[in-house]
Amino acid sequence: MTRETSPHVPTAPVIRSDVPGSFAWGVFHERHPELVRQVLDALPYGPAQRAEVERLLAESITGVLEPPAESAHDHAQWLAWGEGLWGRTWGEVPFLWAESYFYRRLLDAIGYFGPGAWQGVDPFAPFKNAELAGAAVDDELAALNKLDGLREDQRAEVLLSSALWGNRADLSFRITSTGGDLAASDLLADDSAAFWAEVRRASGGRIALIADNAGRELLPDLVLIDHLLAGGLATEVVLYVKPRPYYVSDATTTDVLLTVERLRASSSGHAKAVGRRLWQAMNQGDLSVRTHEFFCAPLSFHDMPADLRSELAGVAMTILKGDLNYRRLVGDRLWPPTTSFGETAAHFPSPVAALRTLKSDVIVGIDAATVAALDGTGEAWRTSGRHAVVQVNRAG
Ligand SMILES: O=P(O)(O)OC[C@H]1O[C@](O)(CO)[C@@H](O)[C@@H]1O
Repeated sequence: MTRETSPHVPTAPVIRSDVPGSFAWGVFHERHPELVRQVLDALPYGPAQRAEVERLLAESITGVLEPPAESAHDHAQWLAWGEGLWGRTWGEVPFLWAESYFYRRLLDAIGYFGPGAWQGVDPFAPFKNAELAGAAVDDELAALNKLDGLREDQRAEVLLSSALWGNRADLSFRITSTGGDLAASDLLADDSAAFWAEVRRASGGRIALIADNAGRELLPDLVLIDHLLAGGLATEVVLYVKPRPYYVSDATTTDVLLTVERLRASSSGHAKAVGRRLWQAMNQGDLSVRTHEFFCAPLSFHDMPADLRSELAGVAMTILKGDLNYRRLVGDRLWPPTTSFGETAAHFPSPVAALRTLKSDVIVGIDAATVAALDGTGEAWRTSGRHAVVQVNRAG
């Protein structure tokens, strides 16, 4: 995959994880040690795998970046992506790059790339599957029956809101978060009306949804997709997922299939009907699940390769889910929060709607009064996961 030259010239400082006390620093120094402990407890890995995982953790905190082994299938690709970075500490390279490489190396350490018996075994499957099988999902499936009694506009509002707040239910995030209840004031930018206007404008066309997490986020994403297809708002939906396990709970094709099956097997009539329709839509090609290596690349969407760029340029609208996709959309930089969302998202090849709860320092498109009020609370509002945005950029 070649790296494209970006037409966009960002100006804000790139986020790095070498500032003690910063959110990014905490991801490497607090979150990852806890994540590694949970991963090693979740499956009976042998001594060699365990030692490799511990070695990675130590390297990422106190060592320097080492490229994948020369024999690795993606050695050349990573050598190119990391040009100029190898041999530097993990903290002094872009946070987005380092975090992505951590997940690549974690898969390597547990034998995911093989050859061997652990090839293709998803280290995060125990967490994702437990969530999907859990009582909270039962409740959410049962609650879908209430949609039947709603007017069309009310149903649309509920489905958008569920897809948005479903992003709070992220497993990686919940490792160190305490969570909380929803409040309208938690929505810092609300382009919901523009979202539906864009859907109507796209009517009859192809809509892309770039997924984030499996389980309790993918579930409402799929229900929203069913709404778009069943209501004739889209003739075709392309659901983009990760090509392999990533950022703990990110959805892969396997997760999509398990979620559709969970819907189909539900005792809730509405959920069952959604599951059946999605299955049929996949049979007919109205819903396709696609992926691309770039979704696990350590780069922002400015550097999207030409084939993916032209694929996304061909859709009427892209719905972009979650925090990481947002970082990749606007650039993982310390933008002044009042920076225009439209300007930072203008490079994206289609009109784009970001549905994101805030779990990292990056944020744009917030008015000055809101920023001042949030700063005044003393709360870590950019990273707590409590707040969210619906932001739309029409140009594409
Ligand atoms: O699942 P989401 O919404 O993309 O959130 C993932 C986020 O979690 C972190 O990996 C750690 O909090 C962030 O760096 C990242 O952006």
